[in-house]
Amino acid sequence: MTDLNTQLVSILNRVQRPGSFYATGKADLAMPRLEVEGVGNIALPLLPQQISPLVQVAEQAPYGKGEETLVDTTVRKTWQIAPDKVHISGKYWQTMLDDIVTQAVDGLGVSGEVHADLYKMLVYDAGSFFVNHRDTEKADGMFATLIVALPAVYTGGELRIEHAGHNVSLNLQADDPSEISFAAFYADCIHEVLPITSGCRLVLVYNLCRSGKGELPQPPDYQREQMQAAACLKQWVTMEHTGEDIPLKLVYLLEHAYTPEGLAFDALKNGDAAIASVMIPAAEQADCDLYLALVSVEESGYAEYGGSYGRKKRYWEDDDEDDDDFEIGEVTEEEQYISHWQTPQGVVSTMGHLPFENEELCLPNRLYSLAADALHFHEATGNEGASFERTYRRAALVMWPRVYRADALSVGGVDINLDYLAHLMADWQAAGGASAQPQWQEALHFAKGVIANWEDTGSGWHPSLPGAPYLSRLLSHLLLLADTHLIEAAVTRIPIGGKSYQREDNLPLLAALALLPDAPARQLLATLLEKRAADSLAACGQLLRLALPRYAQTGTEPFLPAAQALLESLANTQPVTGSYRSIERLTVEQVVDVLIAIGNVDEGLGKQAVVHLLAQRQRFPMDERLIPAVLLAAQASDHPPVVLALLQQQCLAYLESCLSLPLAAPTDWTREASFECSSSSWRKDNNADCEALKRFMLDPQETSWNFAAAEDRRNALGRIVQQAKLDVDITTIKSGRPYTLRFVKTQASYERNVAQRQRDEANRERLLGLRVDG
Ligand SMILES: O=C(O)CCC(=O)C(=O)O
Ligand SMILES: [Fe+2]
Repeated sequence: MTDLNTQLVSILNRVQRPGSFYATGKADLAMPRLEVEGVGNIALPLLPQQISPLVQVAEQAPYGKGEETLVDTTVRKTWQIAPDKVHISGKYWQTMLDDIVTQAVDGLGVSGEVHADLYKMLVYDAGSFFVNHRDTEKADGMFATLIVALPAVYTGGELRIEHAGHNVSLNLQADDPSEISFAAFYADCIHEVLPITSGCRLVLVYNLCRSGKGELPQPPDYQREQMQAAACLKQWVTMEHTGEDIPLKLVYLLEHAYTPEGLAFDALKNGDAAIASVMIPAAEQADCDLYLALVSVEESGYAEYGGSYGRKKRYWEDDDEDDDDFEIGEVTEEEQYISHWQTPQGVVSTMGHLPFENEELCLPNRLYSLAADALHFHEATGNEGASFERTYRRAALVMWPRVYRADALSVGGVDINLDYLAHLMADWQAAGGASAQPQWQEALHFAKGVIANWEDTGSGWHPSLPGAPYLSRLLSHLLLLADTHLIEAAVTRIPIGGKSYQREDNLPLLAALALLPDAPARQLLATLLEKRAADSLAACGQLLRLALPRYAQTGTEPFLPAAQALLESLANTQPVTGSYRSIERLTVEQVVDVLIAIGNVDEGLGKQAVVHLLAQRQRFPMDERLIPAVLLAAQASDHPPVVLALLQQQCLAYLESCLSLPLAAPTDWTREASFECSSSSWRKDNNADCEALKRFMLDPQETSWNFAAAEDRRNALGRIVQQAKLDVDITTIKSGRPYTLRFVKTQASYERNVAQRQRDEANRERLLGLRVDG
């Protein structure tokens, strides 16, 4: 632990008296007998028809004003029944009440003996409420009020409690009829009950009294600790964040266990709630961000079959934690991260996983002091040994200086940073979205850090991966922030200096660059293209094509090296060195982009591009790429006529040569049989079968052949037919043993040639009909 961690821990250790100004919770309810004099037995949950009998025996709750006791229904409107008229019995009632008192007393942070005396029952029918007030001490030793809400159905009626600037609003209606909710608060807290909007709220009000003598317990006051914690954080904020030993964030592990669903600032238990009540204002005063989050450590490794040789357990492992058959062996992998973020305002953040360092933890031992949340063993399979996975989880307060936000988040990668930037942008928009607002400054400052800390994440640039559009996401924000320095920095650092760049980034990129003066924008574009043409041919082709109308008005010269780089990339038939991908495939649209871009920069380079396109038949097939590309490019208003005319001519020449080949239907039944029959892996009879097939194919008279043989021999011939695309149909005749494979000759290849001939003729018509030279 660093000095800072130690300091903070020692300050927060003095928040010794856990507890808050209020406590709330639930207890299991075993149905008691509740009798009210003049009404009789009361059903729980309360029945609607019992509301009015209850109101009838009750009196308007009065309120004390100086010496007088007044009834004023504008100040309060609720019905009270004196304690001597209320009789509660049942085997479990007292135990449950004891449980509630224990929880309440713990929550208030009080030690020593405490008893609860019934003070009154309150009936709130629709329209009832109780305005802000403080409870007067009604009995010796009374220090707090306890409200036990009996099961009843109602809406509204929240109990609001206030103390030293802190507020809570509690709904005491238990969702489950077998549970009962309670709230307790120190006597000097101001509180109120909001109007009941429907149904009836039925509560028992108790005085919580200290049994012994001495000073009465007081609500906690951590002013001093709060100031010290703030001072400690301020000192951190002003430190130069360059030294290795200054933590980027502090992670204060909380004491109690919480599930991801149950994690919330206002659901923190006892001591944790007290720590949060100190740290929230302290962080605010020191300009630090503060989050409640979950800290996880995921371990995996080898498992061993349990045995007497078992090693010594680590101190945090429970004895009953292990499966009977397995023991945890060596931990080989460990991942630790923070997730499930929420702000003190209760806003749940979509921010992803952020790794942490052990040096950033306060009270690190707490991480392993609960049993693992999940432990799974896997049996040994095949050549893999038995293994295990185990997760430790803890709730924590996570904080960092606001000015070093970007540094704190940079370890989480681009994704989490962009999440955070989006969040700041939303804050700014919500505040009106004008530049020079503090929120604009904040987003701008953060974006600067994101750019400086940008690490290429691997995905997002690989054309065959569904890349996360990281650069686009950033640019869309920069466009709104409209800061030219930032845009320049982003383009220089990311697509030029790094890897993140893909075709989808082009439009946001051009929109962002349009905010810069033309000269530097042109320079950035030219550099980007030159740099990335080798690994992002299609993307660069489109970018150059889209950029030319604006940036080449005074000449295409600045883009010559870029066009040259694109040409080289097009000519390159090997995968780019140092990258794991195969050679880039281009769609028709992308071929057009590249051709038009290069051709518009320089005609000579464009002509060379045509040559390279024609030379790579596999990569750029005539029918699927080049001819459609000519047709598509001809429709574009920006096509380079001479270059396109060249490609058009070349395609036409190719078609002419195809069309000049003779095409006639076969005159007899001789069919193509260019396949080898001497594979060494074949059995003898396979070779003989193959020769027989060949004889059948070459025979001018035979139209069909029946081949009766075992399955493997039939299959061997079937495969030849498929691979060599022979002009035969085959069917299996499943009568007699062995089955018979029947071969019937067809004109399939002739028909294919006819179809190709029709396509070639149609394409020739289309190409001849094009006027590409303007
Ligand atoms: O009904 C409640 O929850 C509060 C009652 C109260 O404040 C009182 O009786 O003084
Ligand atoms: Fe009260």
